Amino acid sequence: MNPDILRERQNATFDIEKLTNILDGGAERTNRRREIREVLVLNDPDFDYGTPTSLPTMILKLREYGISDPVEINWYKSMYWGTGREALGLHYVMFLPTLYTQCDSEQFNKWVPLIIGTYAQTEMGHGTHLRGLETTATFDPATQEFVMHSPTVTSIKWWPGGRNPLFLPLIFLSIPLSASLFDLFLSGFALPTCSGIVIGDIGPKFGFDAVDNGYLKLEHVRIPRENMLMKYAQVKPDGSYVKPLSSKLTYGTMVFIRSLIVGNAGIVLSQCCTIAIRYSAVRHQSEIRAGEAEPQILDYQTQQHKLFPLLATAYAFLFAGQYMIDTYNRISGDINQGDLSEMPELHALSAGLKAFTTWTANTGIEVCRMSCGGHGYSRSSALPDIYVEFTPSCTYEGENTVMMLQTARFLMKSYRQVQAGQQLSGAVSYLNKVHHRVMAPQAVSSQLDLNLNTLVDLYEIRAAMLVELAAQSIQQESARGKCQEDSWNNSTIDLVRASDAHCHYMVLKMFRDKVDQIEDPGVHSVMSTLAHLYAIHGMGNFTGDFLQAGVLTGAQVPSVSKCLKGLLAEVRPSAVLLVDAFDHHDKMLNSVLGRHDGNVYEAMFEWARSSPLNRTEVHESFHKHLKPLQAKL
Ligand SMILES: CC(C)(COP(=O)(O)OP(=O)(O)OC[C@H]1O[C@@H](n2cnc3c(N)ncnc32)[C@H](O)[C@@H]1OP(=O)(O)O)[C@@H](O)C(=O)NCCC(=O)NCCSC(=O)/C=C/CC(=O)O
Ligand SMILES: Cc1cc2nc3c(=O)[nH]c(=O)nc-3n(C[C@H](O)[C@H](O)[C@H](O)COP(=O)(O)OP(=O)(O)OC[C@H]3O[C@@H](n4cnc5c(N)ncnc54)[C@H](O)[C@@H]3O)c2cc1C
Repeated sequence: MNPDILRERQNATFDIEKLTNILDGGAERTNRRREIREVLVLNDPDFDYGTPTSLPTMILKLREYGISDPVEINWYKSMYWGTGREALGLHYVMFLPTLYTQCDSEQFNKWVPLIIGTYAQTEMGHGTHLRGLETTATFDPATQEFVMHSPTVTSIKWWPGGRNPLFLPLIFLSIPLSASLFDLFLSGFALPTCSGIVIGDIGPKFGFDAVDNGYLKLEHVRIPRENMLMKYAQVKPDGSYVKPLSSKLTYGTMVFIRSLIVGNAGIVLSQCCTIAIRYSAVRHQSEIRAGEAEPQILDYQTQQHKLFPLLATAYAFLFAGQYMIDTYNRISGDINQGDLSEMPELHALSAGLKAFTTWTANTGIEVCRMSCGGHGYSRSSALPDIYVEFTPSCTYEGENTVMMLQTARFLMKSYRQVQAGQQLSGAVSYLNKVHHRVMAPQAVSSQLDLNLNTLVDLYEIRAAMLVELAAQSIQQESARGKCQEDSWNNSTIDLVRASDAHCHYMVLKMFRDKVDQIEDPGVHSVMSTLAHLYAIHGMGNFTGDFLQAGVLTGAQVPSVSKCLKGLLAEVRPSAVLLVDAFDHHDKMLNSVLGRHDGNVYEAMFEWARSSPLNRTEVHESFHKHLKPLQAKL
């Protein structure tokens, strides 16, 4: 083991295993996760890491091992595929959940065990605006079929992931049967026998290469009436239409995947922090004091400033992900029972946190890559591949700006309810005080109060202020004679800013609440330091907001920076231990820089030597191209 990394692991001030257990949701979950990883994947003779693993093998293995719990399936898959994207991930995260939530019982029993499918909602002309989808579904009572048709070039289904050119069970959304409704159809096309279908691949992408994203053009294709997913809405044989309790129930799968993405952003950021911080512990470069040995780059304050706030953010997002999934499970359970009362809040929370966490993680991955210098740009670091696979999450499953505006819609509605004298509950209950809170400079002490609870309050006041400013912008636009829609559009910068601040407050609050639950003193102390760092770093990035909200004075601004530097120094001794607690296996990270043993250089040389380009001492291209050319000179 590299001596630097060995030294970093001495004198731990907290029990790493206990922190890993907290991340997993308990010691038993940690043990089960490791059993799946070590026994069922790494020690499986059928599993040969590094060769393209086959999906059928994985599916048969899941059945052989009786793994059906979604979290355990995810543990198995993440070990099986590493940091790469799996070919049919969409089957698990969109196709199956849609069948689970939108099929009636007969359809469920008929289809769920049998098929692998994709989710074809987006069209060439519309991905965000679902009410603009153009694919039509026309019911023919005479034949009890729907006639599916792509009337325009922009209505061609575009992007469905995992589109298998041979067999295409798919769920797609089509033109509403009435103004605001969409219906999901399951249609298994066995291609050669099905005329009227034009299918293909949309071509090379920025990345996401394991997934073949396709297109599908329908020319009056007929499918049985029974293929409409009829849990919430039905078309009867006579063509009559039974409306769902809410037209937004059809959007349920997107809410589910957005809820999952929050935690995934934390996982991806934790992977990158593991790579960059371990590498920064073994990389020596330049000098701090002339004539002395080159220091570990992790001892540079700027390197700590790049990486430690991201380390804190990774923990924050992992805890936010746990909260989001718990909230999703609770509210979707109520929805299943017909209680839709919290559906708007679930949508607003999942949409905002999906955007907030993916935007932050997306930037963070690049900071981690660049903090590793040239070797960060090598594929051996795994960081370029992680970035390329993660970055589309800012676009798909709800384009981030649009998602932030959906959250803003909920915040404005809540603000209007407070103005009308209503008492709010839930995530927006802080708006109840917005009227009674004096927005003038708060009587804050000359010394910045660093208590975590105080910091949460300051973020709450910041969010409330920005919600009020956005509402006032809309009111001012209306007062200038703008219609409601234009008043909204002319305030969308403020609305996104308000949603971002709301999400930032929510994430810090979840982090603080999680820290409060930690009983082990050592783990509590180090997590409290990280939560402080997360809060103070955000205050440094958005100082203007806190000044404008009157919760920070100009005289206190220097103490924010001073406090930040102190927290970076406080985290330094525990940095490697904190990434060890994420418990990412070398085989899954697949990063020469992020190895647990820190033996980066030896591994990098081996990695380079194993390149196909180095199979022969002299590359064949010399003999094929250069030597003949030289002979002619
Ligand atoms: C942007 C959306 C949400 C707009 O939907 P729309 O029907 O136009 O609603 P409005 O904006 O007019 O709002 C009306 C009303 O409905 C509420 N609402 C909207 N969505 C939901 C929801 N999911 N749950 C509950 N309530 C909802 C909204 O809050 C309003 O309520 P009011 O009380 O304020 O009136 C919609 O068009 C949308 O979701 N667009 C994004 C499409 C998307 O996510 N596509 C993903 C395709 S699959 C994919 O990307 C796969 C990627 C690969 C992979 O994941 O591997
Ligand atoms: C890798 C990848 C995989 C995908 N897989 C699938 C799949 O399997 N199945 C599927 O159905 N789809 C899939 N998609 C499509 C994806 O869901 C859409 O691309 C996404 O929903 C964004 O929609 P859009 O492309 O129409 O972007 P647009 O909405 O056209 O976005 C373009 C710009 O317009 C802005 N904009 C749009 N509306 C508003 C508004 N109301 N207010 C302010 N600004 C606005 C956006 O902020 C953005 O800046 C995939 C996409 C990618 C990149």
